[in-house]
Amino acid sequence: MLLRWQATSHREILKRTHRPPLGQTYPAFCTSAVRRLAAAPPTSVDLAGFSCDNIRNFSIIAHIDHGKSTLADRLLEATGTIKMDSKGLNRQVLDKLKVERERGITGNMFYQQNNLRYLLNLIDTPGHVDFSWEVSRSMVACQGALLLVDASQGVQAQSLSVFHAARERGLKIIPVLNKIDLPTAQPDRVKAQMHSIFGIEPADVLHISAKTGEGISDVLRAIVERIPPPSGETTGKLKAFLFDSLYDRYRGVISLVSIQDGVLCKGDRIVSCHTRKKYEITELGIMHPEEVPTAQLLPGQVGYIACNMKQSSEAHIGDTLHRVGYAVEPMPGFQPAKAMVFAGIYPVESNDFPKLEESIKRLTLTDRSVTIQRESSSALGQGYRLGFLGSLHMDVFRQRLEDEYEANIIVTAPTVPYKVVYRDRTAVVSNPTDFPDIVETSSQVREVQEPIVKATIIVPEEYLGEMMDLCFEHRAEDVDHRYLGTSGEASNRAMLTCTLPLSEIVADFFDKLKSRSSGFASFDYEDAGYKKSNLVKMIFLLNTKPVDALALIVHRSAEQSIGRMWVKKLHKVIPRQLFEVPIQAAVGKRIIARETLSALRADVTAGLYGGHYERKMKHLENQKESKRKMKRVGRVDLPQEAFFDILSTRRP
Ligand SMILES: Nc1nc2c(ncn2[C@@H]2O[C@H](COP(=O)(O)OP(=O)(O)OP(=O)(O)O)[C@@H](O)[C@H]2O)c(=O)[nH]1
Repeated sequence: MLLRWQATSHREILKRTHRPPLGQTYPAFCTSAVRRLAAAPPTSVDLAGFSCDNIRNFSIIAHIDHGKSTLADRLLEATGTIKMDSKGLNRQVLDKLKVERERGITGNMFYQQNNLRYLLNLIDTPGHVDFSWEVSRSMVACQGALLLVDASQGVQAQSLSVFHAARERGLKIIPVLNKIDLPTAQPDRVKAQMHSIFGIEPADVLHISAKTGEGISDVLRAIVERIPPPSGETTGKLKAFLFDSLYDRYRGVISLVSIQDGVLCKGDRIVSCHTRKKYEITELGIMHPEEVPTAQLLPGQVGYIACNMKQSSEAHIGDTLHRVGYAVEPMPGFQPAKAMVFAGIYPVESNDFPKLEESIKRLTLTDRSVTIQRESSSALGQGYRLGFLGSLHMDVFRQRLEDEYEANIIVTAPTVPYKVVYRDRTAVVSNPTDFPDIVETSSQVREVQEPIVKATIIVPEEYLGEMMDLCFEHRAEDVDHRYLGTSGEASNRAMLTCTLPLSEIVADFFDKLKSRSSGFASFDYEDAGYKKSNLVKMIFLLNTKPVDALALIVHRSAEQSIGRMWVKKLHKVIPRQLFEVPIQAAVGKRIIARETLSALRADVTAGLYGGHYERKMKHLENQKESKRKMKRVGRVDLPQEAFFDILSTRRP
């Protein structure tokens, strides 16, 4: 009975949205298409009855650790999407979802209110500062957002950036105060903060505890009542917005889409507006909370599609998909993900390169935002240069690579993409080896520009001075601050804003920020373009030979201190040789720092007993002469472990 009803509705939909191929009549086309749909795997969810009025698309936006995942779990449980076991939880499903949560979770829930059934689509976003661009793309698929703020910590740097991103996109914001069960919760104070920073009326703020479940029903009610339904025409041309993707070992890339217009069915042939590549939908459905196939996806609905995409890099976040032959205007603002932090990755043991290569390739299949390029270094051998969205992304990938590859890897110092403006062209350089030696080629290079970010730090007032010092040490400009509470209030919070070169925060900025604020500071940043800068390439020489893997791009004002610091570090880790080894840092032809590694002295007189003074002297003279020769031709063999030691201390 259901199948017949579905078939009728499919026929109606197909009539309105599809045109038969040339030479085929409409009834024949519809019959074959409906047969195709009926042959689809049995569906446990029927979405045909959900029109836009009964759909709400929303995301949860919050600063890290304010309880986004816990609230998502509660919503899935409260709507019966996750069936609870005797202990009140379905651990297996939650654990599986947690694995996917590295990049955020999307879940579709059914919810009944006033005898009406609603389909609530939670489009969760990665809670990671490096993915802020993807966060804003995910918001395109929503009409509302739950702004979650920890009632004990108050508004933090990322609460601010996600709030502004949601407001810019015109989303209805539902303010939610979480963790009200904590004895340290200060709901009134945090509501006053939210009023002064965001202009949110205290009466609109919901009080919840995602941990105990208190207030969850108010959240569900507010989603239905406050968030507007999506718009979209069943009869329109298919327009699907791709906002996320997962990788499945067997089915390839699974893309998460939001249907803006038209109807998407299994077997449909679609085109990517960005790549112009064509695909056929082999499966589609909703995330309930795992993938459940459905017959079709209607306007306003959010779901997954499998369409034989082999590589994650084919699924471009922000891309628009349409039916073959029915072009549509792409959704605005598409930009491919941009790698902003680059590093070389090498095996500690050179023989292990094939194994490392395989691990990198396997991992990048599932992480589309990593860019890869083969490179080789005379010091480290074969390796890869990888590009990441930010330094946290790099750390996550590095950890996954070490787990997958089951060995230590050498990661060179992270760099950012610099723009080198030559007389006749501009080149983007992310590898210090490719950076020109400005001193020698100044007639060729007009200027060098570096990427800049606008940073926001929120910190208790007493740490404000310390944070300002930290920012100035990292070449901050346009430093400004304001207080977030009423003045004189105990442990008031201050918000500091400034611009910083991106290269300054990919090193150890986060660690310093946390340690110098006793862990209280929160930090966020956004892209602020490029700015002219006085940068130089610093190389390190061992026994007068440059070591390519150690080259750095540094600001001229810091060349002395950085040069001195690194030669000292090298001096500590390089094993002593049979000859004296000068360790030098150089910018162009200028040596700016030097340490000397003294020679290991082999005891050439060990076999001589008694008073053979002349023979002793002869042996020592011979040794001196051979050392002089060795030094001239000698090559310092730097063990890979020494690189590992040096570079692991450079990590952010
Ligand atoms: N007491 C209390 N703890 C909570 C509540 N909600 C979340 N937590 C705890 O806060 C911590 C962070 O919660 P998560 O849900 O992982 O936070 P998140 O925002 O998803 O964190 P990220 O995934 O890192 O962004 C966990 O230890 C939770 O158990 C709450 O209502 N009350």
